[in-house]
Amino acid sequence: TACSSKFVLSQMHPMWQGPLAVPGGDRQSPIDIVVRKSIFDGELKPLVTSYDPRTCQQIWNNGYSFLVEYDDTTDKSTLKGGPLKDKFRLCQFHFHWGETNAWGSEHTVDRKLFPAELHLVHWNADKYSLFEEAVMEDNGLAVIGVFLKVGKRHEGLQKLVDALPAIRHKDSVVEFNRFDPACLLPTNTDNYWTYHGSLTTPPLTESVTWIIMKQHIEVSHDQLAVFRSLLFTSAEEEVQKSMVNNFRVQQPLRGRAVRSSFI
Ligand SMILES: NS(=O)(=O)c1c(F)c(F)c(S(=O)(=O)CCO)c(N[C@H]2CCc3ccccc32)c1F
Ligand SMILES: [Zn+2]
Repeated sequence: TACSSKFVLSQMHPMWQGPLAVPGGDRQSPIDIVVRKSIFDGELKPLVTSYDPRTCQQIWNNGYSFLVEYDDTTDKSTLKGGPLKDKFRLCQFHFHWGETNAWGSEHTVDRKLFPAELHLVHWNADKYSLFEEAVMEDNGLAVIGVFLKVGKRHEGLQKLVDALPAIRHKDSVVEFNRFDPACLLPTNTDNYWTYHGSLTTPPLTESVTWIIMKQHIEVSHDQLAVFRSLLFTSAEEEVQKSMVNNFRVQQPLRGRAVRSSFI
C-alpha cells in the first residue's frame, strides 16, 4: 500500500535517538504537554473516525515498531473533525513502549510517563494523492495518540497480541484482516490536546497535526509483555535485541501553543 514505509526504513537503525539534523526543527515531536499552559479552544470539534475493518491488510515488524497497515487507496477508513479542516485516510497504526511499565510513551502529560503509546497515522487525502506526498507537506499528516496504562486486559487488543509471535523478527509480515482500530480508542474521544509537530521517526518531517487523547486505555501486564517479546533484529543476526524503548526523546516546544478541546 502507499503507506508501506519500507522506503523510509533504509535510513533507520533501531536506536537512532541521536540529534538527527532536521532543517528548521522548531516543530519537533514528541513533547511534554503542560496541562496548565494548554489553551482551551472552543472551536475544536469532536473527532469523527470511520474505520472499515475490511481495509486492514497486514501486520509487520519493521525493526522499529510493529505496525498494522491499512489499504489507503480509497476513502474507506477516514478521520475528520477535531482540529482538522480536511478528510484524512488511515494508513497504519503502531505503538511505542518501554522495557518496564515505568516508561515507554513518547508524549508525557505534566512529565507523567505512560508504559506505552498508540499512534494512528493518517494523511490528508483531500489535498494529496499519496502518503509520500503528504508526509513532506505542512499538515499533510494527522496522528492520533492514545496512552496505554497497565490494568485490565484489553479484549480488542488480544487479537493483535496473538499475532505478534509470528512477527518476532524484523521484516516479518503476516496477513492480518478485519481488525477495527476504533476498538483501541478510549470511550471519550472528545477530550484531547492538539499541536503542530513532526514524525518521531525518520524522515522526522514537520507535517503532523498531533491529536493526543486525554483518556487512556487499559491493557494487561501480560499483553504489554508480549510487545516486549518482539525483536529489533532479523532472524539471521547472531545477537538478538529485544524491541523495547522504541520512543524518541522529548523535543523543545519552541513557543508552540498546545490547545485543548476541553476545559
Ligand atoms: N511516531 S510516528 O507516528 O511519527 C511514526 C513512527 F514512530 C513510526 F515508527 C513509523 S514506522 O512506519 O514504523 C517507521 C518509519 O518511519 C511511522 N511511519 C510513518 C513515518 C514515515 C512513513 C512513511 C510511510 C508510511 C508511514 C510512515 C510513524 F509515522
Ligand atoms: Zn509513533
